[in-house]
Amino acid sequence: MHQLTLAGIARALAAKTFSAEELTRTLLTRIEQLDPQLNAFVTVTADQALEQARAADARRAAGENGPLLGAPIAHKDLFCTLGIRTSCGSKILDAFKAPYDATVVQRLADAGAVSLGKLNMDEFAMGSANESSYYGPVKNPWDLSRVPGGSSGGSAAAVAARLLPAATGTDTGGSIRQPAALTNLTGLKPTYGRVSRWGMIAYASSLDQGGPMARTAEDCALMLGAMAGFDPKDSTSVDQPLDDYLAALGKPLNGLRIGLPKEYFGEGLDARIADAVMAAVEELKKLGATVKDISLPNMQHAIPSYYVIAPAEASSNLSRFDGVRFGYRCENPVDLTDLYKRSRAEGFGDEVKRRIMVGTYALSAGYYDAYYIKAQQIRRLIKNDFVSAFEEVDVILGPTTPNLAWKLGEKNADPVSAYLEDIYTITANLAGIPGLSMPAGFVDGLPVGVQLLAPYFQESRLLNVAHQYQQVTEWHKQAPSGF
Ligand SMILES: NC(=O)C[C@H](N)C(=O)O
Repeated sequence: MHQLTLAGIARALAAKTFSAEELTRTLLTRIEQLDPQLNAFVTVTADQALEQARAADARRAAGENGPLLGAPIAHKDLFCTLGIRTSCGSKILDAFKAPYDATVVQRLADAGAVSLGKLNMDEFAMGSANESSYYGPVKNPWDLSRVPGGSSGGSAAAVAARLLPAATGTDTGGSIRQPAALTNLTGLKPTYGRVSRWGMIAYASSLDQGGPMARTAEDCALMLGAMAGFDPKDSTSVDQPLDDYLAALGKPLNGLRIGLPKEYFGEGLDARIADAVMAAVEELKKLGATVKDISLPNMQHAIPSYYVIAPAEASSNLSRFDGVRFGYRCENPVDLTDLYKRSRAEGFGDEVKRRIMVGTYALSAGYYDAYYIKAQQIRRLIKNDFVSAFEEVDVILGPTTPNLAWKLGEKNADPVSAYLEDIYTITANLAGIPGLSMPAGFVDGLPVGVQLLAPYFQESRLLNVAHQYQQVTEWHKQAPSGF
């Protein structure tokens, strides 16, 4: 049962091969037995899951038959869930129970999905290894001595280890695509504004976007169909009709124009990853795609620009965690300043503090123009690079990450070495375009991801290309041994 994809589960539930309650019990048992090795869950909501599963079975008995009715999922622990801890991977929110459901949580619940719990993540989504969580690091099921990527590392590990068929994630600079690449999943970051941010704890509001993580493109299409859409509660939500993501999957790739940016294949890329990416290009050519070399000349400025903008926005967003209104409060403060200072000093971890300091500095008088404004100007250049590239090609293809999953602790002494892992993913966030990572092979038993980028609101094109590729390849079907 646990090997089934969401689409397979939908068929089995419709055929009454098993009930949603039976499936939920099976997965809860797997989580209990296997998650101690991975640390993917912060909170397992067994009682609520069984209740939702029984309700889904009742809806089905009454004649309903939606594709997610009874489908087991779980949420990254920054989506607010009514009455359930929403920690954001931080001590400061360890005791925080959200007073409402995020729009994404609500929409998936309305579609009949069964939430098994809340998934571990880097603290406030800051990281690429899932090692900055207050709840400890998440392990990669492909090699338990390695990181699963971050910040949606719990979502990635749980889905890769077959504890769940799909999960929600969020992506500010690669946090869906990079862990998907490192754990052999398909993960989609939608266009900025496609999925509501309401009830998602903010990290960098102009970059944050929720999206699906699953084993196949088809399952991502199923999830996105439920997650996406206009939400008047999110002022940056875009009021534009949704594509039929499932219907788009079947389109043949004849004539698809793929752009290969030379900047994505330069210095710093593991040559074995480059080989796997080029092998994927050959497969796509066999399916009728044509290939063109292109250039995204401002890519080299993406990391410095992102690591000014994201911390700047974070320093502002995280000012609300002051020991008064939300979360952790220090013991016996002597006065208000002491309360603020110690609650924040004791509640936030090192990486969060580092970014708050960087961001506060970048926004301070005298430095604002030199750093923040400059970074925003670079952001526009990066966006322009994509807009002109997409005049010539339909999708852009390259590696998702420059390296394979690294050893736990390996990059902790040098935060910049971890920031560099985001080199291929953060441009999509800066520009706001959609991006997808899909499994494309293995090196030394570790998964390699290929990234596809498309113009604004072309999620269906990304899912279509990935789905067609997955019809002729077996990479996405490989499971880590022991799971
Ligand atoms: N949140 C993300 O998308 C991950 C990125 N590595 C960051 O730390 O900002």
